[in-house]
Amino acid sequence: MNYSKNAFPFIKSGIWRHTITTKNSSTPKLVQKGGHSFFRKFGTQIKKGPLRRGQLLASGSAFATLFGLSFFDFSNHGITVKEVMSHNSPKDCWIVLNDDVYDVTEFLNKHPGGVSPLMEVAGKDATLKFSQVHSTTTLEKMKEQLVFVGKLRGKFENFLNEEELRIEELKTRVPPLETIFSLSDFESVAKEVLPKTTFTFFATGSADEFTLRENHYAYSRVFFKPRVLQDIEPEEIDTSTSFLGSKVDLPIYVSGFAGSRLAHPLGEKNLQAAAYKYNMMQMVPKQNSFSPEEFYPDVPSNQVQTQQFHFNERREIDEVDKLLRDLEKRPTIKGVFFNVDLADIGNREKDNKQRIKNTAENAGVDSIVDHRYGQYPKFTWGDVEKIVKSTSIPVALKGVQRGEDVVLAAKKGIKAVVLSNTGGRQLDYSRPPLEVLAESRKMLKENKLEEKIELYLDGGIRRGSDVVKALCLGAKGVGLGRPFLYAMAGYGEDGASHLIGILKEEIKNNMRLLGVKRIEDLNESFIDAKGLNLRTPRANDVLYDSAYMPLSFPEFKNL
Ligand code: HEM
Ligand SMILES: Cc1cc2nc3c(=O)[nH]c(=O)nc-3n(C[C@H](O)[C@H](O)[C@H](O)COP(=O)(O)O)c2cc1C
Repeated sequence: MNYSKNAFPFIKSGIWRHTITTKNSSTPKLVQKGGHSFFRKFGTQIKKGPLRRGQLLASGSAFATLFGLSFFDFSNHGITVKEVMSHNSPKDCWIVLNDDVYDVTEFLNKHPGGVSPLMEVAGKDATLKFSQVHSTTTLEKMKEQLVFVGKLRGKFENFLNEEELRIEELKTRVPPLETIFSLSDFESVAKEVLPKTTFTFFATGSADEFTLRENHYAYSRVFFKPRVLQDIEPEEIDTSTSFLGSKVDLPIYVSGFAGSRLAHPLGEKNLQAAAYKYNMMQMVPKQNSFSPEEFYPDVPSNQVQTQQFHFNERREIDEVDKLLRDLEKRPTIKGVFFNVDLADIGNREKDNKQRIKNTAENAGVDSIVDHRYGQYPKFTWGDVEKIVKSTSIPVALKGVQRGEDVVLAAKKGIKAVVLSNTGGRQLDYSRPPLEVLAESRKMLKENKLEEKIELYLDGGIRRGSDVVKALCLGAKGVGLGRPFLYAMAGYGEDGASHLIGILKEEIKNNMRLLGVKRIEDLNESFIDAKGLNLRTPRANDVLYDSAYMPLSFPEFKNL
C-alpha cells in the first residue's frame, strides 16, 4: 500500500476528505441519530448532510481502490456483516481488519493497549482505528494471537455520528494558520477538531497529573539574566547545533510518540517532512503507524533521525540484534533511544475513564474492566550493557529521571539520555525534567563525565524561552510531543512546519534579547534558577490552564 503524499495532494489542505471515503470505519451506525442536516462544501460538490462514509467523492470507488479497498463484494461466501455485529461483547468479541474477521475474545486482556480500544470496535470494522495507532507490521507480528474466523462478506454501512459530523464541519473553517501565534493556539484548535477520546488520549497524564503540570510549570520558576549592549547583528543569530555528531539547524526535535495518525491521516509522514524542511531531528517512534516499507522511501538520505524503541515482550529484548542490524543499515538513523521508564504502564486514569465510557456506550454495557498493568517485560542495566557492546549505533536511554542514573549511563557507554517522564504519562509525582537536568549536570561534573554523554529533555516545552532555559542549564536539545499532535490535528504538515517556525523565531528572539549569538554560548550565567526546586505557588499560566482538562467524577445513570 502506498500512502505517498504526492498521490493525495489535497490531504495537505488539512481537510480530511479522504477519511470519510473509506468503507473501513469503526463507527458503523445503521441509522443516523439526531437527523443532523446542513450544507457542506467539498471542492466543487455541495452535499446536504447526513453524510455516509463512502458517499462522498464521485470517484469514491477509484479512491478506495487506491487504498487497497473494494466497496462491493458480490460473492456468497464469507461472514456477513450482521453476523460480525452480533459478536460485540467482552465475552464474545469479533472485529474486522482488512476484510478478515477475527475473534479477539481471548486477546482482549492481552492487548497492550487495554480492553477498551478493542471493545470500542467490537462487532465492527476496526481497520481504520487500528491503522491510526498501529502499522501493518504490528498485525503481522501478532497475528498468531488472534483467531481468524473467515473473510467478511459485504460491507459495513457506515454513517458519521454526530460528533464526526460536527468535526468535519469545523475542519472546513479552522482559523487561518496566520492567526496561530503560539503552541497553545494549536492546542485550542485541536481540542475542537479532535474526537473527545483522541484529545483525551493525547492531552492527559497519569493519576492526578502533578507531573504533567509540573513539567510545564518548572519553566516558570527560571528567569533570565540578559547581557546588554552586545555587538551582535540581528541576522548573526545562529540556532544550529549538533545532535549525536550530526549537524541540525535547531536545538529542538520532534519526540517519538504513538497516535500521530489519530491526529492526521499522514501522521508521522507530516512530521518527517516538516522536520526535514527545517533540518530538525525527528525521533521515529517504535509505534510508527507506517511500516518501514511505507515510511522510509520518502525519507531523504541526508535527513537526521533517531529511533525510539520500547519492549512489549521479552522476546523483543532477546531478538534486539535484528533491530540493531536494521537500524545500522539506515543512513538517516543517528542513534537509538530505548525507553527505560516502562517497568509498567502509567495509570492514565482520565484516558481510561473516557475510553471505558465510550466503549461501554458502544457495547451497550454498564462498564468494562480493563487490565493494562504488569504487561511489560523486565529490562535491566545488564540488557543495556549487552546492547551497547553489540552495535555501532549510538545507544541512548529515554526516560531517565535522576542524576545517579545519568552518571551510571555515562559510565556504561551510553551516548545520550532523554531526561523525561514520558510527558507525565508514567509515574505521577516524578520530578520535572528541568529539575533533573540541573541535578544531572552537577553530578556529571563532579564525576568528570560531562563530555561523555549528551543530555536531552522533554515534557511541557511550549515556548522558545523554555527551550533556551533548558539549553542554559546544559541540555544539548529538547523534544516536544503533544504540540506536534495538536498542530497536525488542525493543519497536517503545514501545521507541523508552522509550529517549528514559531519556535525557531521565539528562540532567535530570546537569544537576541539575551545577547547571545550561538547555541553553544548559552550557559547558566544567563539564568536565575534559584527557585527551580521550589514547587510552591506560581503565577497562573492562562493559556495553559484554559486548555487543561479536569478529571471528572463518575456519573449517575440515566434511567
Ligand atoms: C486486534 C489487533 C490488534 C493488535 C495485534 C494490537 C496490538 C497492539 C500492541 C502491540 C500495542 C502496544 C504498542 C506498543 O506499546 O508498542 C497496542 C497498543 C494500543 N492499541 Fe492495539 N492492537 C490491536 C487492535 C487495536 C485496535 C482495533 C485499536 C483501536 C481501536 C487499538 C488501539 C491501541 C491503543 C490506543 C494502544 C495504546 C497506545 C499507547 O498508549 O501508546 N489496538 N496494540
Ligand atoms: C499520545 C502520546 C503518545 C506517546 N507515546 C509514546 C511512545 O509510544 N513512546 C515514547 O517513548 N513516548 C511516547 N510519548 C511521550 C513523548 O515521546 C514525549 O516524551 C512527551 O510527549 C513529551 O512531553 P510533551 O508532550 O509535554 O511535549 C507519547 C506522548 C503522547 C502525548
